[in-house]
Amino acid sequence: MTANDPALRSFVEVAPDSHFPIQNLPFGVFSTAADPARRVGVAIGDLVLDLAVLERAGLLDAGAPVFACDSLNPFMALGRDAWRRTRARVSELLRHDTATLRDDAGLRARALVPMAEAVMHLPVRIGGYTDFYSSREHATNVGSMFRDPKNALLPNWLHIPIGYNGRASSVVVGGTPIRRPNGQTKAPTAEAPSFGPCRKLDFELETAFIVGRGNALGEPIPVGEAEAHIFGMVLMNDWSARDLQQWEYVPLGPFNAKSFGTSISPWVVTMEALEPFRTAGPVQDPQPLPYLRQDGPQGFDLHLEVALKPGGGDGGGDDETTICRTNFRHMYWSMAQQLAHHTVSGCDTRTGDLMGSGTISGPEPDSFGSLLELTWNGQKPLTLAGGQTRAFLEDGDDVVMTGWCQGNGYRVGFGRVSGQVLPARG
Ligand SMILES: O=C(O)/C=C/C(=O)CC(=O)CC(=O)O
Ligand SMILES: [Ca+2]
Ligand SMILES: [Mg+2]
Repeated sequence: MTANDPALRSFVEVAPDSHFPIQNLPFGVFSTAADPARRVGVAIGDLVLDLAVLERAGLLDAGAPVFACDSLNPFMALGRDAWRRTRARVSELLRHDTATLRDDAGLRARALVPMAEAVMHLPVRIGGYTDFYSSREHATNVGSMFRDPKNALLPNWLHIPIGYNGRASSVVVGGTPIRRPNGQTKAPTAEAPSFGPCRKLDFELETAFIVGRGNALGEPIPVGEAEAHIFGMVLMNDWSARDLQQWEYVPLGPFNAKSFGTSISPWVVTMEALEPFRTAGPVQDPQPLPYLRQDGPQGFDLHLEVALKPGGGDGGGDDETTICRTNFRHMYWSMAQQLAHHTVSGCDTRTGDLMGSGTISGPEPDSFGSLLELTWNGQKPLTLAGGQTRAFLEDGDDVVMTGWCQGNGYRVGFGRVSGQVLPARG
């Protein structure tokens, strides 16, 4: 039996709609009130398995001591064989028919922590953050609104996985509030720019992959080898200030409009756990240049949702309204192509680098991954369950993203990434 076998069962009770069955085993960094030291854990059902405890007990050996650690970086740096061996061993220890942990009440009490008691931290030390732009639907929508509806897709888009170097310092773990930025804006009709709080605050639904092992400066990663460098994926909200963005980003790209906060989910789902959900992506026509060419299915059937929970400011209730349902399989450029393109110049990448997919929009109007698109730049406000309307985000609003791959009777999921909007500094 492999660690992905749908028939595998754990002695830990796992509900069918849980994101964390034994087929998933995502990695994260947590602490508890009783033990504030940060360490590596794996999610299983409603529990967190403390890998530092297992390592100390001699039950888990990744090749070096890497789990009593405040980030996944030392573990990721060991490479794909170590990731796979560790996941297989954790799977074995959690199986319903393995007695080691199941029948040792003392060890279970030390190694299994209720998720409700775990404080989740940023799982990786992020040295570099790159954001791609790989949804054809998203690029077409924004091009139609901000540029020319007749030539919405720019001429380079079908040839290059377009991206920009983002800001790593402001990446935060889900649950961290996000403060509305102040900045410069200029309405097309205004004579001069003005300074003040962003009035078009938006989210961007993205996933991101994490580089497990990088490449040396000057040594590009060939597209066929790229997946061996990728440790896993997270959900990501690339918060965006649309009014700041429109004024500042010509010609060098986003700067303050996207650097004030980026939220990622605390659990990193391994590429190995996602493998059963591999599926064909869109046909690439024209054929990409040889350094980007790949065979076989390159997409993943990953269902994604965004919910908005309005704040108290406008007298609304606190119901969540799902405002977007989409799927990662719509993405035009694959993660391997993104990484091959990123390094083809000789640029190096490092353990812990974060690579955003770009906003994930699908073909249907309710599958767009940003308010900019869902409300068509504020022209068509959304009505929420409590009756409130939204063109862009208001102070107090909570944006919640979730996503999962549906197996036969189980889900391989990412949990949630949320963030509440705080008022701008006065
Ligand atoms: O097309 C534009 O002018 C702007 C696009 C974005 O703001 C999106 C961006 O950050 C990349 C992405 O998320 O796809
Ligand atoms: Ca983005
Ligand atoms: Mg951002």
